[in-house]
Amino acid sequence: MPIVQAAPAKLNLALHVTGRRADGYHLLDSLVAFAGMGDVVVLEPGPLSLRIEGPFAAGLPVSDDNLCLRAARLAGAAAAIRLTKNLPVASGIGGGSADAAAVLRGLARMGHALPAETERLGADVPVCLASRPARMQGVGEIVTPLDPLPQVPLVLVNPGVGVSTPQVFAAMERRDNPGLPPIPRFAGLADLGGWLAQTRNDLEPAALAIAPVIGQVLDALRATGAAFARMSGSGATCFGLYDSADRARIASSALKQHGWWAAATELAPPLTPG
Ligand SMILES: C[C@@](CO)(OP(=O)(O)O)[C@H](O)COP(=O)(O)OP(=O)(O)OC[C@H]1O[C@@H](n2ccc(N)nc2=O)[C@H](O)[C@@H]1O
Ligand SMILES: Nc1ncnc2c1ncn2[C@@H]1O[C@H](COP(=O)(O)OP(=O)(O)O)[C@@H](O)[C@H]1O
Repeated sequence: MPIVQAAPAKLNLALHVTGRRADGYHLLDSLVAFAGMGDVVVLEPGPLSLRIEGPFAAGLPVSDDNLCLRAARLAGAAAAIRLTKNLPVASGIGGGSADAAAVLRGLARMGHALPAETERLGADVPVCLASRPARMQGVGEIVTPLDPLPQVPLVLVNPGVGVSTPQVFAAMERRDNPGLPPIPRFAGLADLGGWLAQTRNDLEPAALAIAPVIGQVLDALRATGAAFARMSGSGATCFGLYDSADRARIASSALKQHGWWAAATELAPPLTPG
């Protein structure tokens, strides 16, 4: 029986950069959530192999360093992997990390132990393994699960420019910013939006300087009535939070008129195991 694993898009609802380690990696303090959409990974018994299909398959050649294959190798396991690539590549919503985590979860269901130090695959892999709302700290390896977030309607928008994560970190002006304020339990959009307004994505100014179209995406999200809009991760994908699913759907259609990728979804409940 094939094993099907969702690989939901990761969102850095808030992302503070609080320092830099001697090895050049940055210390982060981030409220991470997952969307109700993402890639899909299917595993079947067999020698290690990878097939990629789906809307963004063309942007991701099948190569040995694909994070799905690297994850299986780190787990010391073999499987025939089929990846449906629904998320834009190199876009700040952790597609590669979500795929790697989904492969590791699938392999665990096939009886393979989870490897240690999954952050070696990518800083976002530990939080994507949890795939539930969490505070992410350190360089990504410290993951503290949080209470579920309200299932707020959400639109993801990507203008089609790939942004290099190391380039964005390198372009930052300040690396010693304050951490997140205390994270309360959120009842709905109003208090989540209120809390987010006190926080930042410290990578946004650097990403905007590299890809000014991100500023147009944020303006366009706000023009469609988003109660809150921000860039995720190192960009270029931005998200908007809406007070109704209808408003999110209408906004998504309008944003596609710019020639951008857009998807209406919601903040997802935690993945159910199995
Ligand atoms: C910025 C974040 C925030 O969640 O998201 P994305 O934009 O990638 O989605 C992540 O920390 C990215 O995670 P990931 O994409 O897995 O990064 P990695 O492959 O581990 O690292 C790529 C490069 O980013 C820089 N990097 C990454 C993580 C970190 N804490 N400090 C860094 O300085 C390093 O230059 C590193 O070589
Ligand atoms: N399965 C995968 N999906 C996406 N990107 C992958 C994958 N495997 C390797 N990569 C590489 O990882 C890099 C980061 O991609 P991704 O995780 O989508 O972006 P981000 O880290 O900005 O959220 C890309 O440049 C891509 O070439």
